[in-house]
Amino acid sequence: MSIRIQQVSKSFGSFQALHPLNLDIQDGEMVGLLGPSGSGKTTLLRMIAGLESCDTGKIFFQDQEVTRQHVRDRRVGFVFQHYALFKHMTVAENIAFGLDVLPKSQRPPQQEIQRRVSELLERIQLPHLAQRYPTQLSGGQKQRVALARALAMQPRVLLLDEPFGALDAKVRKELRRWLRELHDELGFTSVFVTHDQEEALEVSDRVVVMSQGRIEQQATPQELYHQPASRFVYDFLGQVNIFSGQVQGKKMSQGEAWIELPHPLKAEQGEVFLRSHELALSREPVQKAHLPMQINAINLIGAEVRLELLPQGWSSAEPWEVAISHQDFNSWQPQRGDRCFLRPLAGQFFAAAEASVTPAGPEPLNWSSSTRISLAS
Ligand SMILES: Nc1ncnc2c1ncn2[C@@H]1O[C@H](COP(=O)(O)OP(=O)(O)OP(=O)(O)O)[C@@H](O)[C@H]1O
Repeated sequence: MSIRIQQVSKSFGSFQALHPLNLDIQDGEMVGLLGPSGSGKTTLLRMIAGLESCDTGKIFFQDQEVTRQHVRDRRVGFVFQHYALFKHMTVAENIAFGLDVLPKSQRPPQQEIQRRVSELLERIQLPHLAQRYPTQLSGGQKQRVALARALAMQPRVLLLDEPFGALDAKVRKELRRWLRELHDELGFTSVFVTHDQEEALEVSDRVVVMSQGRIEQQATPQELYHQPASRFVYDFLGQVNIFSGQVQGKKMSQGEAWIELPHPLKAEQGEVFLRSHELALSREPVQKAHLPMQINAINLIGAEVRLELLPQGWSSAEPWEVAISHQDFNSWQPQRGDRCFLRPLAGQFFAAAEASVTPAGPEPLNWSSSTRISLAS
């Protein structure tokens, strides 16, 4: 079931939660709505569901307009972060609930309901817990049951609002992979809300990044990561190091630090955004860049070693972070307080809109377009 959202907007009193926006979701697609708290993700999801009315605009499911259709007629399934399973009902009864309460004319025969429940219990890999009550389940198991309960109605569209938000990191990771598999196998259309970048990039076919009631960018995870359209998106997708300075042809400088750019830039002032793995680290000064740093903290946990660095002789609003392999770390054995130098490998330049030194903030539209640069030596 495809979904078309046309010029849809929403205000609560004088507050505009959603500015008119357009979004097309393909049949069978899994779309992640990603954005900080208050950006309008849940409002948009609730409008698709029919739980919230539209002030302006139209919503279509396939070719059928559903803008004013009641939630129960839209055939959407929901899973929320804190899905209230009925405590006095067993797992099997919870899954069957939606079917059991259908009007007699629409209700499948008991045998068919039982068959569907058994099949769903298999799918959520919990057939052995069919007779348990919700209080006897873990958080992850409860969310699986919530999902099965939504799927029992054979929805055309599945809407999920931070479905795994309350679970610990490991269970969360497991469940999102499992959800993706289920989505692929059953072929429904899914829209889910998250503020977790990793979650959105890992499972979505397409990610819609929202900020202040607007869509900042919609793209595949790969496009979003490699071609963020704005400072906001770049910044939101993970830790980013920002070098701001004056540009003179091929050189960009600030205090004692400078970077030689791969090609001259027209802007006089701007910022280079660099991710933690887009920088090379050296103990000695290097050519093509002078970014002196002092190691402030070392984090060994994870696939890479993360070093937190403080600029020396120049400034940055935030400490910088650089990732190196455990192998490099072991051969170098850097200590807290050691000096080192950085060399950019790749990054993105954002020109200042005017001759202003305002740091990048969550107002990307105030800035001029960005120029992708490759800083490989
Ligand atoms: N019923 C309501 N009445 C008044 N304001 C509301 C209502 N629902 C949402 N808002 C406001 O609209 C804005 C968007 O809210 P929404 O819940 O859509 O954001 P969100 O991106 O889902 O945030 P979160 O990640 O925190 O859930 C917020 O500023 C919120 O306070």
